[in-house]
Amino acid sequence: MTVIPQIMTEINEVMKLVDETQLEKAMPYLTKDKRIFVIGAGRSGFQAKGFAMRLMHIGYTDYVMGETITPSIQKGDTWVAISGSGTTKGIVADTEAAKKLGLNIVAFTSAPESPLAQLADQVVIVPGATKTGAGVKSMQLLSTLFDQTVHITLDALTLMLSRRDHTSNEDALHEHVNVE
Ligand SMILES: O=C([C@H](O)CO)[C@H](O)[C@H](O)COP(=O)(O)O
Repeated sequence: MTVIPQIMTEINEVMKLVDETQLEKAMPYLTKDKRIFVIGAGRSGFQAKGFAMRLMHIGYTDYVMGETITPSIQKGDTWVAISGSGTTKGIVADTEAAKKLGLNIVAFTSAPESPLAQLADQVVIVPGATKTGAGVKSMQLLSTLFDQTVHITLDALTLMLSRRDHTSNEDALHEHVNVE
């Protein structure tokens, strides 16, 4: 039995529900004069790292929380938290700390009523199935559908930012690691 067509159907179903105006409202928090800190646990952390890499490619100053060279966060910085469930303890606790320190919070989650969503200055709802049962139902394991669709959503946001900033593919390639 094939599975890929059904996976593609699931991804399409979720992506139709992602509201691009939420991405537009997140864009003012993502500018070259701000420092951006991204955070996520497990596979959500992988999506956060992928987004952080693209931000670097399009000329932003950004850091991944938990990396050894990540500096202290300061008032006015932007905090991007990714959590399908919106309830992962470490992510919620660190986001609370960031908010107390005066950072602007952008959250990507499947769960609009979650603690993480409530902390956000701008939330982007990506309603893929999660390990806690939030979002569009899926035949795939755990939060796979959220992981897939938040990845596409973050790539869409990167494209929107690059167009706003007039950053070309050549500009991005210039920033990409040149020894690999
Ligand atoms: O790694 C994960 C797990 O495999 C479920 O698919 C999750 O991304 C991790 O547990 C973090 O969960 P969320 O904060 O709910 O995204």
